[in-house]
This record gives sequence, structure tokens and C-alpha cells, in this order.
Amino acid sequence: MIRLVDVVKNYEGYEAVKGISFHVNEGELYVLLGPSGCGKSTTLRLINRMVDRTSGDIYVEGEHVDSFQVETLRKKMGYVIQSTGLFPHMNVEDNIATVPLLLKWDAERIKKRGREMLELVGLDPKIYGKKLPKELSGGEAQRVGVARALASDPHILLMDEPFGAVDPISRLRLQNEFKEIQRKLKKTVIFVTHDVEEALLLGDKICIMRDGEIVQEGTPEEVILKPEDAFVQDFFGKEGALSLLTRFKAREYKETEKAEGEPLSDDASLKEALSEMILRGVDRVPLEKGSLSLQGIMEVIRREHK
Ligand SMILES: Nc1ncnc2c1ncn2[C@@H]1O[C@H](COP(=O)(O)OP(=O)(O)OP(=O)(O)O)[C@@H](O)[C@H]1O
Repeated sequence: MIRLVDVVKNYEGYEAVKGISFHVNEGELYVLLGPSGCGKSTTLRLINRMVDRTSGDIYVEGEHVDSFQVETLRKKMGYVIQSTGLFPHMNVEDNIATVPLLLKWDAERIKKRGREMLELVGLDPKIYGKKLPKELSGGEAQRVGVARALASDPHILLMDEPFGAVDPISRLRLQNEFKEIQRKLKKTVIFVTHDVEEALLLGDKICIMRDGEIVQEGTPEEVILKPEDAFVQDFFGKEGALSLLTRFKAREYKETEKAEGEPLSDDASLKEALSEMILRGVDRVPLEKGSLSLQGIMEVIRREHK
């Protein structure tokens, strides 16, 4: 679906991307993960030609990126960035309509699509359609950013730290909602982040970068449990397999037994549930109608460690 072969980017003598190759399959959410300055954003922007390659080749849906007109290439891909990139003088509806307008959709179809996209990202079109970006909270603006990227129904989404600017609670909600959207729509997504938990929660595959190079690529389980060097191991911290618990939802391991105390949301991850158990000094925490046991969590850790 998307293939990079020996891609290099030099910025005036500084080699930001040093000959990287990878392949992203259709419907896959591929995470580029690494510390600040390692070349993640540059790699993403090479794909939609916002940055020109120094050398190497990039293919999108089997075609070389140079064989497209730049506008045609960009229209194929939704692009979401941290600061949302919304046009400040356009209301939410008009922001979402930008690419469909360029694609010359008729007015009725654009309007309908705008409403559908706002509903998909959990915003009421009647309340939000006419608002200007400055009248939105950070989390709402990010949702509009995602709605706008999805509006023309591109096969591909390029997302550069899309939830980086929002507070941790809204971020977790947005991540979970986006995961649900992705489960339904199955877009091919390249997602840039430096947040390990975000990468583990969302990624089908994770590509770890350092100093313009790929250090390791694999499923979340592979990179956590079989780190190829100390950098990857350190990057995931000492918690190792514990970080993997981010990927599992409490609801999937719910037991019928009741437990005392404030219930956790069924959407909490096993990692959050484990932290709560440690904080409360208990081996069972209540969920909505049921509970989760330490033993249940330990079984997941043991299973994943095999
Ligand atoms: N337009 C530019 N001109 C010169 N150097 C640049 C330019 N854009 C990026 N760089 C440099 O290239 C390197 C990689 O930058 P890039 O933005 O791709 O990293 P990143 O991994 O996305 O970092 P962050 O997580 O901080 O956004 C950095 O050292 C950066 O300073």
C-alpha cells in the first residue's frame, strides 16, 4: 500500500532521514515512534511530498509518488497534525468541506458528509457546524481535524502527533474513540508519536526510529518482548510487558464477582486497573456490574510473555 525504499532526506547538509525502508499494508495502523528530532515528521511529510526526498523511492498504492501531481497525491491522503491545522476564519462545516470542494462534490453531498463526519467523531453537527476553530476546546478541535481528514474518504491517513496538544484525560478518550473509528473504517494509517502508550494502544505495527534510522519494526508484542537492542528496551522503560497491558480493556476480562469501592470504567485499560489495585491496596477492583481481579491480569501478563 505504502512502500519506502532507501529514502534519504538532507536538510542543508544535515541528514535527517538516513536511507530508511518500510512497507505499510492496506488497513494497517503503522506507528512511527521515537524521541524528538529522530525524523518521524520528516518521514511522514516525504510521503505526501510536503518535503522533497534527497534520494530513494516512495510508492503509494503501487505507484511512484513522483508519478502523481502533488495535489492529486495529497487529495488521496487525509493529513492530521498536532495543531489541527484548521483554517481559523472558516467555521467547522467549511473546514470539513475543504477537500470535498476541491474534489468538486455537489453541495448536498458535501453537507451530508460533513454532518456524518461530525457525528462519527462525537460532535453534534447542530451545535458545532457553525462554530469557528477559536470557539472549540483543544479536544474538540482535534476531533474536527480528524473529521476533516476523513471527509473525502481517503484510503490513507497521515497523522502527526494528532492528540499531542490535549490534556491526558481528553487524549485517552480521543485515542479510544479513534481506535473505534479505525476498527470500523480500516484506513491505512501512518501515525507519528513519541508516546509509548499511545503507540502500544493504537499500533498494529510499530517502527522505532533513532537519529534518522529504523532501529526495530514489529508488532507491539514483538518490540516490547523481543527488543533488538538496549535503545528499544530503554525506550519502553523498565515496565516492559506491563506497558502491553495498555492494549487490553477491562471489559474483556470482567468477572461477575462484586467488589467494594468506586467502580472503574469498563473502557479502562488493564494497566489503569492494575495501577488502581496498587493505589487502593486491593487485589480486585469493581467495574460497572462486575469486577476485575489481580489474578486475571496476571494471566494476561503470563500469556503475553510466552
Ligand atoms: N525544514 C528543516 N530544515 C532544517 N532542518 C530540519 C527541518 N525540519 C526538520 N529538521 C531537522 O531534522 C531532524 C528531524 O526532524 P523531524 O521533525 O522529522 O523529527 P521528529 O522525530 O518528528 O521530531 P519531533 O517529535 O520533535 O517532532 C531534526 O533534527 C530537525 O531539527
